[in-house]
Amino acid sequence: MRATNLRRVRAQWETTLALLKPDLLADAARVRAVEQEIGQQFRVQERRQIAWTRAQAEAFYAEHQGRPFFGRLVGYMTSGPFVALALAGPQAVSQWRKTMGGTRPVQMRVRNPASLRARFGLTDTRNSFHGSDSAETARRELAFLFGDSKIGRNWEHASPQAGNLPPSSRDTC
Ligand SMILES: Nc1ncnc2c1ncn2[C@@H]1O[C@H](COP(=O)(O)OP(=O)(O)OP(=O)(O)O)[C@@H](O)[C@H]1O
Repeated sequence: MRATNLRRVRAQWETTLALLKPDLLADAARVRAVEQEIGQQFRVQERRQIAWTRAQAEAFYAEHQGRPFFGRLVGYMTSGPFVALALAGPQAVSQWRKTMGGTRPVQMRVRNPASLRARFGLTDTRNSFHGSDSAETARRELAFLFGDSKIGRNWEHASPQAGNLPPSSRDTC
């Protein structure tokens, strides 16, 4: 690769947060298959299996508070363990969103059948995956989930909003 192209690729290199949600974690073979696919597309910088308290799930999804599905979402995300991954690669934020597909699995089965949500998702709530929606959101969410690791502290320092997260959420994730 020529030096200018290499510089361009490096400039677009990002890290994003992916969650493999509790419905997927219930099936170890599916988790293995999904992680193998992910490994072909991204560099996995961090991996952690987590079980949230209600307060942690509510803090992570605070932007959805008051929406009709909020209670269902929090119940789902506290129903069992999930896996958090820090995925790195060129334009990782948008690439992971593309790989995962849109929110609604049934709609994705028609519009984007190759997407992960089309193949593994169950319902609009139990849609098996999460992906940060922007580079700024990724920094905040990575700090939330990995703030106690070396790499997580770097994201935390890069994010002006990370300091607003409740300390308990970071300590016990
Ligand atoms: N209309 C809905 N009905 C039920 N659950 C929903 C609905 N919209 C969103 N959710 C749940 O809330 C999560 C967060 O909603 P958001 O709108 O941020 O979706 P997303 O950007 O597709 O997914 P995510 O943020 O998890 O990557 C969704 O992934 C899904 O689990």
